[in-house]
Amino acid sequence: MMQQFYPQVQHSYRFELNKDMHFSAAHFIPDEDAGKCQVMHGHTYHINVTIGGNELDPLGFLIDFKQLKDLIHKKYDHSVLNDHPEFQHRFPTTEILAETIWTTIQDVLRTRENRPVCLQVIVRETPTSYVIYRPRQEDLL
Ligand SMILES: Nc1nc2c(c(=O)[nH]1)N=C([C@H](O)[C@H](O)COP(=O)(O)OP(=O)(O)OP(=O)(O)O)CN2
Ligand SMILES: [Zn+2]
Repeated sequence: MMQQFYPQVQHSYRFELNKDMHFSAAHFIPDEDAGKCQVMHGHTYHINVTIGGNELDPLGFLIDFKQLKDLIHKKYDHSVLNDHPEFQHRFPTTEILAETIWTTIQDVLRTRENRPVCLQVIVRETPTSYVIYRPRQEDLL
């Protein structure tokens, strides 16, 4: 289970927040090299997001857990990933989904005065397959 597995990301921020979430979605990889994954099929995706920061907002949050869930779960739950604009030119593989989730969250974090950063996104697609996305240092500037 995702909740039992938390790969650590190295950092020196004072605060680290982790949010687990999951959503059900369908996808397909439209390339003959993708074998059986060319055919639309579904997964319960398990996501873990790690946020770091030195400063809190006036509520004492790095960012509201609920806002993180709303950004990802509301968008993808019970959807076909291939239908989303962000997957029109790149296939919704686990790797690209993880990078896309990072970009979605980091774009919101950049607007916050307390300037938290998204340090890691884990996407588990099946019980035996998952991807970790970590940004380069320069992506966080
Ligand atoms: N590098 C990647 N490889 C594969 C991806 C991917 O996103 N990145 N995706 C798939 C398929 O979408 C598939 O749903 C998942 O594949 P797999 O882990 O092989 O699924 P199984 O349940 O068959 O795994 P077993 O461990 O063999 O039971 C394929 N590859
Ligand atoms: Zn799949």
